[in-house]
Amino acid sequence: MPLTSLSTARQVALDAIAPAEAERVSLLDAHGRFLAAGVSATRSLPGCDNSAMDGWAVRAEETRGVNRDRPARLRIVDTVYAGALPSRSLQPGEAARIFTGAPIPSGADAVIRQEAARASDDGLHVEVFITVPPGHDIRRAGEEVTAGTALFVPGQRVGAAVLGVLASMGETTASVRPPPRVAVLATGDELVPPGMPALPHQVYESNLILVAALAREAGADVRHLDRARDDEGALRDAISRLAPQVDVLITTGGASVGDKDHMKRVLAALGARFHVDGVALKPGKPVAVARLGDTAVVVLPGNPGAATVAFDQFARPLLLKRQGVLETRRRVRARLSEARHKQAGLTYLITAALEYSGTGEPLARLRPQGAGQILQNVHGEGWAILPAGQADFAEGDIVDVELFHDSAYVAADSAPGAPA
Ligand SMILES: Nc1nc2c(c(=O)[nH]1)N[C@H]1C(S)=C(S)[C@@H](COP(=O)(O)OP(=O)(O)OC[C@H]3O[C@@H](n4cnc5c(N)ncnc54)[C@H](O)[C@@H]3O)O[C@H]1N2
Ligand code: MOO
Repeated sequence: MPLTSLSTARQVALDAIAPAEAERVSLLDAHGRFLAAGVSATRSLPGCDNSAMDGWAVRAEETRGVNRDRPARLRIVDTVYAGALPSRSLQPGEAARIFTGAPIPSGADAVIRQEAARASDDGLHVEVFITVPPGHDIRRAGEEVTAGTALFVPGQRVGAAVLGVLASMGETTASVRPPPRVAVLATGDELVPPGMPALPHQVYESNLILVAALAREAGADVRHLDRARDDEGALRDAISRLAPQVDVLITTGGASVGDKDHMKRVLAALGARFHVDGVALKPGKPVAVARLGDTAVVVLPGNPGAATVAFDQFARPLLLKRQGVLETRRRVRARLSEARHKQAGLTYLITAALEYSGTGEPLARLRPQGAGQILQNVHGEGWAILPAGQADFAEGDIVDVELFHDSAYVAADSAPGAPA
């Protein structure tokens, strides 16, 4: 049976999880999450006509034809600070001292910045040196937002700017979905925890920290990092203990066909239902996505390079969907810096560093690729996508590069099993 294509597998995998119930949390706790409900403006911004400058509120018509030699001389009748209200309306021949953000007195229709005016020593009069049109240096009520305007749709990522807008509406909380609870389970008898002595035939266990950090980058609350021996009983115990405690269980290792690759078998024996089992993807071919009770399970290959790609393509979308969103990464077209041969029938995702020089497409320098290698993950801006249907690529061939840090998010349909 041919392996499932990457795009089909990604669609099917999403059925393993549904968005969590929304919760209301304080604005700072909402930082980095995604809005579960749309937000409309509950007030206009600004809330009233106010001054854009420190200076003088005047009637614009009284500045007509004035200059330094022939200033307008106005009587000072009020001082208005931000947060205070004017004590009276402005009559002809009058000016009010005003400060940035303070409400404009009725009768006034322009502001003169204080650099363009001079108050008399006795503080009774001000001379205005410039001619201004009505509305000058006034921020109009509702000029940025009028009450009732839709500000954000569900799925909006809550970054610093969004939080600022919510606070400016007087909000103290936002409706978001909780971070998915995650456990990561690594298996492999060759693995030794960092900090312990390791012989050359042993391998330092590095996937737990790698996957935990990737999960956090996808918004997860990583609660458990565990290791189990390559032994069916040990795996069964670990999975049965961890799965009920989390929304997503991510395993690494033991995913392939070797004698000690028990992961999928144990999951199936525990009653897991597989949505995806093996994908036409390299690295990451043995990846699987299953559902065990209420828990989504992502089985990553043990090879760190393969675990990284498989996490990115399968665990990350699941974690994001649990938070209510689907992610689309921006793709750019780039020229390959060197020829490549690959296996036909598999989509290759290879870390690419982009070099922009002059005009046209950037150059994509592909990292040396090996599923077991780990350094390839470190430097690069995105995945160069070498499509399944092609085996040979020449230097200069155009490929798509999916950027790691340029994403758009839309709300996922909250119905479980809805197509992505
Ligand atoms: N006959 C076949 N052999 C293999 C196939 C195949 O189709 N037929 N698939 C290959 C592919 S593709 C991959 S990817 C690997 C994945 O194998 P496993 O998931 O079973 O991974 P392991 O055998 O457990 O480990 C592979 C490799 O990675 C190292 N490793 C594992 N876990 C960790 C960890 N937590 N930290 C650091 N390094 C880890 C492990 O020592 C091995 O070197 O299978 C191919 N084989
Ligand atoms: O997924 Mo394996 O070779 O693709 O590492």
